[in-house]
Amino acid sequence: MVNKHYPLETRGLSVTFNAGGENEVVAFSDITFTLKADEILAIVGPSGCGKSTLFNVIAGLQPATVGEVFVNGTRVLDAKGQVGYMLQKDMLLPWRSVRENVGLGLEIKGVPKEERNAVADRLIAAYGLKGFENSKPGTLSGGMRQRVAFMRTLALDPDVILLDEPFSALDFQTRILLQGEVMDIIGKQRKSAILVTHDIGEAITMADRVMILSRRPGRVKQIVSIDLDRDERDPVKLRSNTRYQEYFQLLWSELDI
Ligand SMILES: Nc1ncnc2c1ncn2[C@@H]1O[C@H](COP(=O)(O)OP(=O)(O)OP(=O)(O)O)[C@@H](O)[C@H]1O
Repeated sequence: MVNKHYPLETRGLSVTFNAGGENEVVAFSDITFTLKADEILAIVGPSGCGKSTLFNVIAGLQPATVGEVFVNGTRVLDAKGQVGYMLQKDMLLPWRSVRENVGLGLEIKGVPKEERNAVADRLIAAYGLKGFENSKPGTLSGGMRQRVAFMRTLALDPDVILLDEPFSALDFQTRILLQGEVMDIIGKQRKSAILVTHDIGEAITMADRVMILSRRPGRVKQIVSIDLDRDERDPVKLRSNTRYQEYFQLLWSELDI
């Protein structure tokens, strides 16, 4: 029986590229985990262990060779609109305004212009870009563009948000600012999220649990609960917190780098 309680659940996921061929690659194998309601789960692992491929499978962009992904108890391919994702590259359309970019997913869904503009303007105002509704992405900073990309994800009101290294192209200050903002928005909007990251510090700062994958073929090595309150997760103060340092050492020693 599938537990409908979980926003997202994977069962025995494996992906093999070129199966049976000379260039067969098992990207990851037998990955089973649950994402709980209102939780941020981070996935970390050595380069090439299959994180991006796993992300694509969880997002329903690519089928697993073996196993299933369920979103609120429904197979992910039948759960359109319940999973939103945001990538490292913001993928904004340069010829469209901020408002039109935020409303893009709604437009694809066939939501009328007035309605989608209202949703876009509400998000733009709520998340600090009021006055930039008609600006083109090329005139914005990297951090502002990622904010727009995040609003575009939120506009569809998905239950589960997938974040694939969303801050890695940003400078350090913007990155820590956005980590806090995105964490707060996910918390306030009562979403659940999966964060794929190379950055252990980011995983500890943002996640309730961190799933460590082994070297390729990626398998779940360990899932570590990060027992820190929101007010302890200030990215600057956190660095000098001894518990942060302990988590960092634990995760670092478990990563097969
Ligand atoms: N389309 C494909 N065809 C064949 N092999 C592939 C394909 N896509 C990925 N792979 C291989 O699968 C393995 C996992 O790749 P993936 O990009 O998912 O890893 P990753 O953990 O995200 O890597 P990184 O941390 O470096 O971004 C790699 O060995 C990669 O070469």
